[in-house]
Amino acid sequence: MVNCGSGASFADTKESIPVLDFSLLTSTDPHERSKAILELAKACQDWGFFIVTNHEVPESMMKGITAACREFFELTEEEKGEFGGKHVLDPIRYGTSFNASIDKVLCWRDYLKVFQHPEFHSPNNPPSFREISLEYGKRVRKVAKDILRGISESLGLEDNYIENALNLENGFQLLTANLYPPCPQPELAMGFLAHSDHGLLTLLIQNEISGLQVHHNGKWVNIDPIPNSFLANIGDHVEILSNGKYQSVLHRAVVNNRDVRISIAMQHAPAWDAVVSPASELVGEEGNPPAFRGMEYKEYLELNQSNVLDRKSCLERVRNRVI
Ligand SMILES: O=C(O)CCC(=O)C(=O)O
Ligand SMILES: [Fe+2]
Repeated sequence: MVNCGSGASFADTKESIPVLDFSLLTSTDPHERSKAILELAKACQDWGFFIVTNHEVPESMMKGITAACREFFELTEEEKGEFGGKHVLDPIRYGTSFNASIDKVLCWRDYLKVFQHPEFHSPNNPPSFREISLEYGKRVRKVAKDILRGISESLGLEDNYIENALNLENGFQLLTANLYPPCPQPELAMGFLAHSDHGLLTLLIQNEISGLQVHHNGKWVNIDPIPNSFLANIGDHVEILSNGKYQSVLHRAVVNNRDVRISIAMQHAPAWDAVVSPASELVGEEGNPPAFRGMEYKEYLELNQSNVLDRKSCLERVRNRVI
């Protein structure tokens, strides 16, 4: 790994990120559910990020996948090198930084990306990885599906709008494990440059070490890990589908000189062949034209993964210009 020398400032502000009680969102009591949906709408509009509690994924499973990812990173470079493929759509990919062949600055990060759905893939080593990631992937997908139903409803659409329009039965689920080793000069390096996520909804877990920062009201806010919860954020495809009502949010990871940090992001996205454009119900004749042009999700994914990571530049490519 190479010091990326980003020279970024570590601005800080103490504001509390919204918390979504998943058990209320999935409650059979209509009053509780509609209250949770209102809170979800507010979280999507104000922050684009929220913490999810009471989500039913066992803590042992969250610890298990974290340990399995850590074991993967502890393999020899030769063992991991098997997955050092160059193509951005290789189903298992290990590497450094974001896209080391074109990155202008390299980040203090190693990653493992594994396609989980609709086709499941897993490295064979460590041996426990396959079983743990298969089960974890399924459980997290269910949480994501319920949150996306809530998001559909919060936009005034049918609750199954997103899953039907974007064919989530064949939806893409991508596990990204990020490893940030201690960095001798953390003030000169960045773990993960500011970016938005390309999919619909990311559910992230992390070990007990802080490092994630979310851009909120013009400032970087530190988000400390809360055990046994997910950190959720909406991605570019919710911004496209909602015609900009909900916006994907910039986030980044900073590094420290003491502890290894691990985060595991599970992105949930449309089926590769789904063409995503603003929901016609959310586009008006006057004053609210479609803000984005339609694009096949796979094309967007390729664009996103094969270019330099640069804030929300990928989304800008599909934005309709106001003439
Ligand atoms: O390490 C983190 O907390 C951020 C990871 C992230 O943003 C990603 O994998 O997309
Ligand atoms: Fe991200």
